[in-house]
Amino acid sequence: MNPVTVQNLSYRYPGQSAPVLEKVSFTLDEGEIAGITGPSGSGKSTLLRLLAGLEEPECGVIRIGGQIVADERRSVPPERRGVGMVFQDYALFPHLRVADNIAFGLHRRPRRERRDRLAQMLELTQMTALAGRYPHELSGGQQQRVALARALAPAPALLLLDEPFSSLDAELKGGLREELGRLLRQARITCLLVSHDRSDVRAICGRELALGGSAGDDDAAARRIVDSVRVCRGKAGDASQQAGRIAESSQ
Ligand SMILES: Nc1ncnc2c1ncn2[C@@H]1O[C@H](COP(=O)(O)OP(=O)(O)OP(=O)(O)O)[C@@H](O)[C@H]1O
Repeated sequence: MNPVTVQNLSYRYPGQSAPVLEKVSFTLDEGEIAGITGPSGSGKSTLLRLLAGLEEPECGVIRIGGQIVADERRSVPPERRGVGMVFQDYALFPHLRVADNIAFGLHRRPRRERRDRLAQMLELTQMTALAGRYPHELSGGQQQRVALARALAPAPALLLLDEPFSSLDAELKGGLREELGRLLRQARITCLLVSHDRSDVRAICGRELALGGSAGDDDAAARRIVDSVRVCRGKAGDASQQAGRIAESSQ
């Protein structure tokens, strides 16, 4: 079973004549880490927002963890989708210590489970020694790890990362990229990462989903679709099996 299936997904912002996304289709395998690339305005963040449940599709079907979370009749609210999201600026709670930031999504779990899961996440992200600090007492890379731990703590079926390196300088980004890739593979999590920088995708992801079209283009609606897949990591021989078109154009 594919943990994530997107079929013929279209979306248009209220009051806009052209859709941002049209007939986007793809699936993710269990534990797969895929990267969404595309020019500015091609709809990368919008696609993540639709998967997270922050926007409702105009048409199409989204399945996460075997459950239909959005189609023409229903839209499951974000907190019931089993999706974790890390935003560009990490969006940590400034008044909460590292441990409380990470445990935030676990408040409904029994106390013991909450404590064990928190310890696991602190260890995975190597933040145990800094568990009592506040976000402003951390470096950019440490904040990124806390954001990741917080998103992973409830064991989401899908993790969404929106430009996770955008606020980091080039030197820090190099090391963190490797570290993030290692953490994601270690946690065996299905993940979709958005980046405008294809070298991020090459460093971390097994597959690239390229969104076409550009802002202000009259014909954009017909081209703003996921139009290619390319293997950029993984074992030799994978490429020919996985490469190919994953969505047909709307013509
Ligand atoms: N709330 C909104 N209302 C109307 N249009 C919007 C809204 N948010 C985004 N858009 C438009 O939708 C299109 C896609 O935006 P989106 O942020 O998904 O693109 P993106 O590929 O993530 O861009 P970037 O790489 O610049 O972050 C853009 O043309 C943008 O102007």
